Amino acid sequence: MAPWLSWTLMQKNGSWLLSCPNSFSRVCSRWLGNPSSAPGPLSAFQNKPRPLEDLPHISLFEMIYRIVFQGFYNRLHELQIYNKQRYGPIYRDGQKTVSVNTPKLLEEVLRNDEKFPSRGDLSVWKEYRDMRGFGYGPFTEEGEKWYNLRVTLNKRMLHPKDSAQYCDAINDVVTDYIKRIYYLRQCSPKEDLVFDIANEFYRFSLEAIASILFETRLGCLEKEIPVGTQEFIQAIAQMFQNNMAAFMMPKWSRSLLPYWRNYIEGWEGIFSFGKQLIDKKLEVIQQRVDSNQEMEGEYLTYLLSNTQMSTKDVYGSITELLLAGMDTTSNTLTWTLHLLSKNPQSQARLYREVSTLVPADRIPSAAEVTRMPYLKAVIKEALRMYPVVPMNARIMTENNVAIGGFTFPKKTVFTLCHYAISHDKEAFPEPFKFKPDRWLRDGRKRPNPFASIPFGFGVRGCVGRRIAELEMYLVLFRIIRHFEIKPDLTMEELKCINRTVLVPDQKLNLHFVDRGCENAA
Ligand code: HEM
Repeated sequence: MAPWLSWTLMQKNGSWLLSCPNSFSRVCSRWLGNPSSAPGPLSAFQNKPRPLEDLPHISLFEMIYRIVFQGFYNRLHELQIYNKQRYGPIYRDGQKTVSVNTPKLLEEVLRNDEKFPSRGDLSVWKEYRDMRGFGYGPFTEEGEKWYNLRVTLNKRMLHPKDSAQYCDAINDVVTDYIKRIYYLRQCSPKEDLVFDIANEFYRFSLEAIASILFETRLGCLEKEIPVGTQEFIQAIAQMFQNNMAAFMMPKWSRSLLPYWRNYIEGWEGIFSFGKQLIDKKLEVIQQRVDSNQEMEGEYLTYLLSNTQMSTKDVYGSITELLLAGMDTTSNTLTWTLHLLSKNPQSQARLYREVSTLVPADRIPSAAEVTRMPYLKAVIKEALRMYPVVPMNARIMTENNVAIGGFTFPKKTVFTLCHYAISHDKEAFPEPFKFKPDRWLRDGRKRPNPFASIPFGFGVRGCVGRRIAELEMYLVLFRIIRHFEIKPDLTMEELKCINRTVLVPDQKLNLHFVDRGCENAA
């Protein structure tokens, strides 16, 4: 999912980079080194809108210099912080693109969300489907059609009680995951190291989301992944590898260079796998209808049998939900274990919570994990420090909009700098420190609700939020109950890079020291 968001932004930035006639215009240095004097949410003492010329402006030349020559290319999240210090809380970085980087301004933008909020055009994601006659999903659809789609998809997904229905399915996957961790440890020289945990979480996330969406297991956690599943995983990788080129390169280059063929082949593999599973389910449903049997099942059965959605739209939506549910949860879990391995006191506190609130021989229920304040605080803090979607966007298509005392014409693109915002010193003192306690409701002052919104906001916010949270709580609970997580001291310091989602810059290995709870479920 996150790749889409960032690519939308890259595309926007890319297009103005190519087209902005004033790109070489002045670099506004009025606020250099003095962000406090920069324009910001100062509307309180502003009676009249401020002229847009007052906004700091980053030139094309400077953007290229930072990204290419200063190496911010894969550290765009750090560039947000750099630009905040240099230009202040709101600045223009294109003719129609405006970046905001404080909780207050973010709130102003999002409170102006229109009835059908838009993040921008994703036509490249639609082309394969147009060629093959598949529908769009919640990510690619826009306007009223998007709205109607969300009304359907939100049911059975958006509310915590909806996601609780999937608890048993997720717990089955978690059980297999814990078995796999035991197996992987055995394979390491000292029998407690797991190599490349991000890859293991990727398998877990794919297995979990597929078990909900397709109501079937894919075998990602088996020793040998089944051939069809392996091909599907490769197709996803192939599509993402060529995604950037597909967005950035001019159309005429598609027949000359291999990226477009590879990109389309990737989509082909993704859709043919999904279609096969959906068609199989359709057959089962048809048989049940023919023999007047009750319809039982989970998400796919609901979409296919209880809604007005056409099969072609089901193909489109299920594929998007599947793609959205993998990198996001897997990377968040990777960062969470990394942070816990480096913060043994927090880990010990989490262990106390998980080992006291549910008897050791019992697998926790959705209701139990969602009542665990520290478990939830740990995930929230990991998402604050590593918001898996580090930037997002909104385009107000209908009306002009007033933000930070300026009035922007309609169709202005707002870049929401979530990484800079969730590292705002005022909102989160010591922002680079892992402090889950910030999130506890124990009488302390609560953080500004807009300072960390990793799942987005409003009606266009993440549809999979409750499922993602449940998956992460259930698997983290079981991991911590079974193992003490310790860092691999032979590794260099782990840094974060922006590969459209925030990922570690190297493979993360971790020690899983068995806590020896013999009867632990
Ligand atoms: C840690 C896990 C996840 C994070 C941090 C995350 C984050 C996000 C964010 C920031 C957005 C954009 C919201 C906005 O523009 O306001 C989004 C949208 C979306 N997410 Fe997630 N997500 C996660 C997991 C999932 C899962 C598991 C699914 C599928 C079950 C999913 C499906 C979607 C879809 C379909 C959209 C597009 C919604 C729309 O445009 O209407 N996400 N997500």
